[in-house]
Amino acid sequence: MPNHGESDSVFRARGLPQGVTIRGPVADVGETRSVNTKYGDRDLVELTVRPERGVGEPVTVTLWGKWAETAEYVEPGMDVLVTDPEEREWNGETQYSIGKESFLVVEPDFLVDVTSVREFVQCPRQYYLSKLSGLPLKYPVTKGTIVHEVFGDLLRGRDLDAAVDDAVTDAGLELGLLGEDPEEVRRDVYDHASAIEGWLAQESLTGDDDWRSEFTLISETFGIKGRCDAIRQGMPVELKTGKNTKRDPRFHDKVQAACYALLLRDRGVEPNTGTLLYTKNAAVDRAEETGDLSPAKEFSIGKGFLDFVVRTRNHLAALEAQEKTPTGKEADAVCEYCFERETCMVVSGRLDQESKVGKVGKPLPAAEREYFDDFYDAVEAERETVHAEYRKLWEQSAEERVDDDRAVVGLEPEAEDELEDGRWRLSATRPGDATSKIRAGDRVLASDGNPVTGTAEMARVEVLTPDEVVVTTDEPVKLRRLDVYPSELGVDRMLTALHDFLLKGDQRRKDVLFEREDPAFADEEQEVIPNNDAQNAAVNKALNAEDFALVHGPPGTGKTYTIATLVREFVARGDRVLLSAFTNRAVDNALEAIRDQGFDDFVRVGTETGVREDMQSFRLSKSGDPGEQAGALRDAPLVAATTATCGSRVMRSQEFDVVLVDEASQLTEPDTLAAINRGATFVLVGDHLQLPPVVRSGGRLADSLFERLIETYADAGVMLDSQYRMRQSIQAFSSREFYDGQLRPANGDVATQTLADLDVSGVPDGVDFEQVAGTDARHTDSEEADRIAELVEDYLDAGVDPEDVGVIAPFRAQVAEIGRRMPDGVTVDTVDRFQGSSKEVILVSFVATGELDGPIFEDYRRVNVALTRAKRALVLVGDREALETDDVYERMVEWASLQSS
Ligand SMILES: Nc1ncnc2c1ncn2[C@@H]1O[C@H](COP(=O)(O)OP(=O)(O)OP(=O)(O)O)[C@@H](O)[C@H]1O
Repeated sequence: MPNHGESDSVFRARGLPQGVTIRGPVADVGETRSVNTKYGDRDLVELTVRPERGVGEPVTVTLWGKWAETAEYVEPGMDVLVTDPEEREWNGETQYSIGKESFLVVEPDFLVDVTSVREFVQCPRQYYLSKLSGLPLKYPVTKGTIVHEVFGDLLRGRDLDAAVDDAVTDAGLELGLLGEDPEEVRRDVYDHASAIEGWLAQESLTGDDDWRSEFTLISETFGIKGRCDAIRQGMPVELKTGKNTKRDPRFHDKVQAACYALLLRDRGVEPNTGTLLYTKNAAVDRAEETGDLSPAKEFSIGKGFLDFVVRTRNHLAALEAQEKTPTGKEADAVCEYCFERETCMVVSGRLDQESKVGKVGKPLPAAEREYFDDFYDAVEAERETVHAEYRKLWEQSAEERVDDDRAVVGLEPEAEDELEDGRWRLSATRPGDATSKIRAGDRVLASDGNPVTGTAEMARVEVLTPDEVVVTTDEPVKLRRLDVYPSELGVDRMLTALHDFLLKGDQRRKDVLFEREDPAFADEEQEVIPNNDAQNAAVNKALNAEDFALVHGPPGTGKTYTIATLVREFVARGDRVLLSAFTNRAVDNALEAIRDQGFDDFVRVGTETGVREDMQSFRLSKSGDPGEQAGALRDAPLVAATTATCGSRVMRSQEFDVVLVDEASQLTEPDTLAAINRGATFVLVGDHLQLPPVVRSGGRLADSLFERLIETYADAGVMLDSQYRMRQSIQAFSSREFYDGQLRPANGDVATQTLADLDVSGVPDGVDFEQVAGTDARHTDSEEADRIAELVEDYLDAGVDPEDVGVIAPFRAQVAEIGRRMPDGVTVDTVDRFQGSSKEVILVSFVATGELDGPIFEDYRRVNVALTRAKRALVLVGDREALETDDVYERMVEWASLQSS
C-alpha cells in the first residue's frame, strides 16, 4: 500500500519494506542519454517530479534502461508515481532512481481495465476500435460468456451437466437471435467444459486446493481494475475459449494474467505463476492437430514481465491523458493477418485518422469529424468523473462515504448460506438506522470492511432495511460493508452510439441532424385526440414525420397521454415501435399509460431489478428457449427499454420503424442517439425549459439533442399548451416567464381547483410567500426549516393527507435539515428528484440569505420545475431581500406576494 496525504513526504530509509512512494506531477523530462555502466551501455532519462502531489520540492528520478523509453510519451504536467525508489545522496541532495523493486506509474488516477491492457498489447488501434464499437452480437462472444459461467459453476463444485444446461438456457435470447441450435451449442460448450473439468480433477489430486472464482480487484498504485476469472492458491488463472497448441500461453494472454498478478501484489500477495486455460484444446481432433494439446499453460511471472506490463499500461494512460488516438505504430502491430484490418482501414479513412495499416474511403465531411471529436472528448471527460468515483473508494474514509450516501458500514455478519446454484446468500445485521442511497436490487461491492485491500465481491442487494442486509454473491465474504460501485457502461455506450450514428448511420439521418437538410413531413390530417388541439396537432406531426418530430410538453400537459396515444396509432398502422427513456421509471410510466389505454402487446427489455413490479410480466427474459425468446422480441410490435439498454448487443441487433423517446430534454445527445439509431424515424418528447441532462463534466453533453433540434427546426415541433395539473394562479408565473404566456389550464375545473374542494380551510391556498430572514449557513437554513415544519403541521392539522404534501429544497443538506422535522409520509427532496411528479401542496425552501448561490439559482429551469409541482397550494419560503437581487426572482416574489395578499 502506498502512502497518501502527509505520509507521502516521509521518505523512509531504504530497506524499509513497502510504502515509500514519490507521487506528483512531472516538472521536466530530460534528454535520453546513453551512459557506460558496469552492465554495458544503458539509456537513462531524468524526470523532475514535484512530490507530495505537487507540494514538495522538486526531486530528480532517474529512469534506467527500458524505463527510459517512458520519456517518449510522458510529458510535463502528467502525474507519476514511483514505488520503492532507490535513493542516494549527491552533493548534499537526495536523488532517486528506478531500482530493482520499483515501478513507475504514469497517470495512476486513470483506471485502466485489464482487458484494455491486453488489447493494447495486441494492437493499440484494436483497443481503440473496440472502445468505439463495443462487443457485437456474435456467437464466439456469447459462447465465451457461457463457458465462463460453466467454469465458475465447476469451481463452485457444481455438476457438469447441470452447469452446461443452465448456462446455455441462460443465454437463450442471444442464441436465438444468432440462430444457433441449442443442442449444438450444448455439445460445443460441453467440449470446452470437459477440458475445465478434467484439469480441475487433475489439480485436486495434488492436495487441498484453494480456489476462488471471479475476483474483483482494483489497484490504486497501478491504476488498474479488473475481474480475474479465478485465483488458485494466490495465483491468477484466466480462461480462454480459443485454442493454443503451442507450449506457452499467448503473449497478450500472459499480459492479462500478469495484470491480475499486479493487482494481487497490491494486496501483499506476490504471485510467481500465472495459468491460462485454453478450453478449445480439448475439442481439437488429436489425429489432425499436433503440438501441445493440454489446455492449461503456466508461465512464470517475473519482475521484468511485470515491468513490461506496467509500461504498457503507462503508454495507454499517457495516450488517453493526451487525448491522442492510437495509430498502431506505438507497438509492433502486425496488420497483415489481423481480423480487424478492413474495419481499421475504413475507420481511419472515414475519420481521417493516421493508422499503421493505412486508410480507405473518403473522409466524413469536416463538420461530422468535428462533431465526433467534440463528443469523443466530452465522453472521455465524463469517464474521468467515473474514475473519480472509483477513487473515492480509497480516498474517502468509511465515515465520509457514509455521509456521502455511498456506503453502508458497520454491518455485523450473521449468516452465509450456500444456494442451490453454488452462489451465496449473505446476511448481516445493521446497527443504527442510517439511510442510504443503496437500495434493494442494486449491484454493489460487498466487502469484509475494506473494499480495496480487503476481500470484496460484486453483490446484489436482496434486502436492505434499517436493521438488516441480505445480498447474494458468487463467493462468500464477511459481510461488513457495502459500497456503491461505479460503472463505465454508460460512457462506453455513448461512444458506441456515436460510432453507430456516424460510421454506420443512414445518410439522410445525418443530413438532417447536421442541419444540411430540413426534416420532411407528409400532410395527412386526422382527428385522433378531439378534446385537445395541441395534443392532436402533436400526434399528427409525429404520424406525418418522415425524419423526426418533436413534442414539447410543459408540466402536466399530457405528454404521457400523448405518447400512449401515439404508440397505439403507430402500431395500428403497422409500424414496429421502440419506446425509450433514460430511466426505468419513465419507461414503465409510459408503458402503464399505454396499458391504461387498452394496449398490451409489448415487450419490456431490462433487468429483473430495473423493471417495476407491475411490468415484470412483460419483461423479456434473457434465459429460455432460444427460438421462443428471440421470437418474442422480433415479433413484438412495441419494445420498451432504457436508452442504455438500447445500446446493448441484443438491442443493437433490432430495427424499428419509429423510435419514441420520452424525457428527451434530459438526455445527452449520445444517449439520445443510442435509442434513435435503432429506427427509421423518431419522435422526441420533452421540455427543454425543465431540467437538462445530468452530467458531471459539462461541455457538449450538457445540451440535449431535443433542445438543439427544437431551436433549429421549430416547425418540426408542437408545444402542448393545456395543462391538467395546476390551478390558474399557480401556473401563471411559469407560463409568463418560461412559455411566452402560452401555457393555460386545460379546463375550468383545473383552473379553479382549491384546497376547499378537499374540505381543507384555514391554511394558505393558491400561492403564498413566507418571509424568513434566515440564517447565514451556506447550504442549510434552520429558520426556514422551522418555518416549513410549522406550515406543514398547519396543513396536516387542517386535514391534508401527508402523502399530498411535498417539500422542495435546493441542497441535500437542507433536505436532511427539513427531513428531520417532518412527520411520516411527507416527501422532502431536491428539485432534480421532484421533476416529473406533483403534489396537492408544495412548499419550497430557497435557503436564500445574503447572496444567491447554489444549484437552484444557477439555472432558471430548476425554479421552473420547483414552481410547477403543486396542484392547489404553493408556498415559497425565503428571504425577500436576497431573492430580489435577481430579476427573475424579483418578479417571482412580486407575483407570489400579490397572490397571497
Ligand atoms: N387529452 C386529454 N384528455 C383528458 N385527460 C388528459 C388528456 N391529456 C392528459 N390528460 C390527463 O392529464 C393528466 C396529466 O397527463 P400526463 O400524466 O400525461 O402529463 P405529463 O405531461 O406526462 O405530466 P408530467 O409533466 O408530470 O410529465 C393525466 O391524468 C391525464 O390522464
